[in-house]
Amino acid sequence: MADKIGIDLEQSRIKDAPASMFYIPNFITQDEEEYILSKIPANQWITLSHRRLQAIPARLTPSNALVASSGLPEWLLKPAVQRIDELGIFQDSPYKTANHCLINGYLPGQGIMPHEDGSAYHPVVATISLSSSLVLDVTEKKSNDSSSDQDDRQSWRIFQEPRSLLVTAGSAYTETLHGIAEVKEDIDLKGETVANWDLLGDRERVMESGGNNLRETRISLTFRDVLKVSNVGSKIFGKVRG
Ligand SMILES: O=C(O)CCC(=O)C(=O)O
Ligand SMILES: [Fe+2]
Repeated sequence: MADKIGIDLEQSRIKDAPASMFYIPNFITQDEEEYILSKIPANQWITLSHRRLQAIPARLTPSNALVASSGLPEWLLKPAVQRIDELGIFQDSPYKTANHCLINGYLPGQGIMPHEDGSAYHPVVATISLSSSLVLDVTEKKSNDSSSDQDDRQSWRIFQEPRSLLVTAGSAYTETLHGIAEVKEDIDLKGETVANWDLLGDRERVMESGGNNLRETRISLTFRDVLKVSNVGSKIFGKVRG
């Protein structure tokens, strides 16, 4: 794996998308992908109707605070968070790094409703995709202009390959919704329909499949910096668990 310190993030900007989104294919190696997959705790999934989920080191409290007795575990820090930090994307965040990771698991046909990630976090999210490719749909928030019935919101399709990194920051974080359609196959993938087409690691694969992507189980690691952090967990629970 090339040394990521030299990466010029600007070259990875998705030009045909709201500012600021960046896509880096092969951000981690296959060995690193397998290592991370082997470390995801098998018994900590929360099963939702359309995906499964786990929050590391902990779920946020109802007031959006991160209360935990430990930080992110070593298997998420190295290589993932360390390499993300080298990009400088968290340099203006309060903790200067990601302190939280939501892991999502999707079977083919599963997805996530359009939503925004909101104000619990510094407005940067770094997503590493594992195991399978899929399309993330990014849409302008609904305009307040109720005089028009027409839904003329702009939208963009971002194709996320396994081992890639997607960074969402700036107005892409604050002014858009993102979601994943509940389909088993993404279709009509080509330069005209995929915003990050020119940045993809393996366009050939998509073209050989006639512009279709049959989904398999896909895992995403979504790293963020939670604004409100308290480590009272260690006091409440007595012992700090390693
Ligand atoms: O799985 C993804 O890439 C998106 C997940 C997501 O939107 C979230 O965790 O807030
Ligand atoms: Fe999200």
